Amino acid sequence: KKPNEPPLVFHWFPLIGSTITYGMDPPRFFKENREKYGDCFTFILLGKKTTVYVGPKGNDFILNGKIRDVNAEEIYTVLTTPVFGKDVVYDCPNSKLMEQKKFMKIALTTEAFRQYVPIISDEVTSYLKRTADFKGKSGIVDIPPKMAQITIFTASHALQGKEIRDKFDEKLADLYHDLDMGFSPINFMLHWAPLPWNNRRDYAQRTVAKIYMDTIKERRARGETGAQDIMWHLMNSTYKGDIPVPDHEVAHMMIALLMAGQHSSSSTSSWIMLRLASRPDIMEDLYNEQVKNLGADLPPLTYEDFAKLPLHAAIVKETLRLHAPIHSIMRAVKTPMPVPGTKYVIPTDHVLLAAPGVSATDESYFPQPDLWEPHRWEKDSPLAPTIVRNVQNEDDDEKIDYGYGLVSKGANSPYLPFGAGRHRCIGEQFASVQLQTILAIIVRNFKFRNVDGSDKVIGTDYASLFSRPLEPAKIYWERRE
Ligand code: HEM
Ligand SMILES: N#Cc1ccc(COc2ccc(/C=C/c3ccc(C(F)(F)[C@](O)(Cn4cnnn4)c4ccc(F)cc4F)nc3)cc2)cc1
Repeated sequence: KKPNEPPLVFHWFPLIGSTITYGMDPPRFFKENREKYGDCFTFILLGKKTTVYVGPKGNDFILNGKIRDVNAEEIYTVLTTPVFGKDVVYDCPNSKLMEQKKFMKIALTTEAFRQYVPIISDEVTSYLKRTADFKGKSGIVDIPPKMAQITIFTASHALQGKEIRDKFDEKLADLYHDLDMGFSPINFMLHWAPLPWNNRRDYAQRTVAKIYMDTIKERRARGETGAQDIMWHLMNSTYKGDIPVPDHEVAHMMIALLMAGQHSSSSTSSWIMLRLASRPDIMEDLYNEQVKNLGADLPPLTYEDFAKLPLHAAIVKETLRLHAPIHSIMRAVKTPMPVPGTKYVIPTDHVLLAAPGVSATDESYFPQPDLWEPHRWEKDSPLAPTIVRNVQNEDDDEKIDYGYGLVSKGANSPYLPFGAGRHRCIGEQFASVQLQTILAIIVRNFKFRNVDGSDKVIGTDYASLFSRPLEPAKIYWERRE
């Protein structure tokens, strides 16, 4: 290894390097090598020198990297552009992505969330009524496929509008599945390969995009201004210089948002249900929180209700602390990058990898880090996160605007499930509303526990792009009378 580069993780084979050990269990790989080499080390991922830098300093170094030093689109475009379509997200200059994120955020307002809560509540309630798996008084159900169904209906109806949601009952679901098959880490390398699933992905992308563009034309013909959903906002946005967003870009952004929302929310909501089954006491606390703060008759949920349900919010926070859907955030290095406080200079043939989940399970920030304990987020809880007030944290509450709204300047927080900096998530608030609404409705209807009555939780499948529970993941449910 060269004197001013981070230590290289030992490996037997040149191309494979540490791909298999990393790919099988990234968090374990990060932890083991952090103990051996410290917070900053390099490993070989499919022939590519990949430099990991974990901990709050690493999160800041990579996620707040300057645009001339780090680049996201070079890494992600091979994976996302065949699925989303051209000219959007990572298939355009970063300045254009910043404008696209501004358009998307305009639609994700409190006013919109007020409409989304009853839409999501009704979708969940009617799904529970019609699905065969929740018939009768009690039973055993494999939960991830059910949560995938619930999230696609709630996200498509709220985010994409009624027309799109209703198309999911017929052919859109199958097309979505083919699109989804292209969204796998293997395609980081084999995106070009004429593999059967890549051909189905391409056909699905063109067909789904056409469904959106036909919907756009119908709405324009009708002069539709009703639902202030995302599609309406994108159709009526203009880039700098008053350039309207072309229809194909609206369609492709809609696909991107559908994929983002679906994978992150279905994984997170599955983990929430599996964790509740391992802690029936918490599920009772949630039910009691609703009865106490909303009234024993449990009126229909409104957006304002969630301000009175702190434990429901803590469930989402604690689940994302242990089960962040995106375990690795990657950037290409464009100019040699000196690592502050070390003699390392990261060369341009390296890829940077941030893993915010490592500090979220670090005992120096979270006492008993591997314990799923939502009450830890209440103030003066003995398990509360120890806020490390070291010097550079002082500018933490400073904000910066990359073109789509203010984001916190400091990325040296130990808890960043939504990323940080210019590429930070714009779906956090929508995801919170969606997840807490799904949670509140499920809590009203059922009690969960593990099939064997234990407090165990199933392992994680890291083979897909978003970490998610291994399947099948069965739980025992009984209907609350
Ligand atoms: C639990 C739910 C979610 C989690 C944990 C999550 C996580 C993340 C993370 C970690 C990033 C940063 C990626 C990077 O820096 O490379 C990100 C970016 C983003 N997310 Fe999310 N996300 C969630 C839900 C959503 C939803 C619902 C939407 C859309 C409605 C969405 C849209 C986006 C967009 C547009 C970006 C920006 C990508 C960029 O600027 O490069 N996300 N998300
Ligand atoms: N052999 C082997 C072998 C080797 C390695 C491995 C495992 O290696 C890795 C390495 C990296 C990664 C990265 C995850 C990653 C990054 C970007 C995106 C994204 F861009 F897609 C997203 O951020 C997603 N998103 C955002 N918010 N919600 N969703 C997004 C942005 C905007 C947008 F509009 C739509 C979007 F949906 N998605 C996922 C995953 C696995 C397994 C096996």
